[in-house]
Amino acid sequence: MYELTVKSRFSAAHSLCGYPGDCARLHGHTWTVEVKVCGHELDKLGMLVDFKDIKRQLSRIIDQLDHSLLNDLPEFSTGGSNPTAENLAYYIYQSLLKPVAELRPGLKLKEISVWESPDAYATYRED
Ligand SMILES: Nc1nc2c(c(=O)[nH]1)N=C([C@H](O)[C@H](O)COP(=O)(O)OP(=O)(O)OP(=O)(O)O)CN2
Ligand SMILES: [Zn+2]
Repeated sequence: MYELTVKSRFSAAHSLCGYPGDCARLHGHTWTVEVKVCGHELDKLGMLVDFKDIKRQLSRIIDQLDHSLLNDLPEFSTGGSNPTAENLAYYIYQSLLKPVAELRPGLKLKEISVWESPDAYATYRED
């Protein structure tokens, strides 16, 4: 089994509704997103998948988040959930599941991790 990891960053603001502390107030982070994909077969170039292809798919999602107020995204404004690192990891996972699988047969999205700071991150993966 091979595993590839790609990271990217974006800047965005959020507030955590109902949080018992200062995170309930509007504030911002430079978020880091890490994508892990896995599969068994390499192509004739010796790649599981080109890093560039994963980066391109991740950029499609991140470009919509960059310099935004995350609470305004439909996923959070209409869904009523907070834009936590956990919920963002879930959102990005669901957004990338099909595009990653379509890059090549046998390629799977393994997990998404989202850092709010260098010291704290959340990961979403399917059981
Ligand atoms: N499980 C989670 N806990 C917290 C989240 C989250 O998304 N999931 N988010 C926050 C706030 O967004 C907060 O801004 C981040 O807190 P923290 O990582 O502690 O960052 P700080 O810059 O506030 O660091 P300090 O060392 O506490 O000053 C809170 N919890
Ligand atoms: Zn925060």
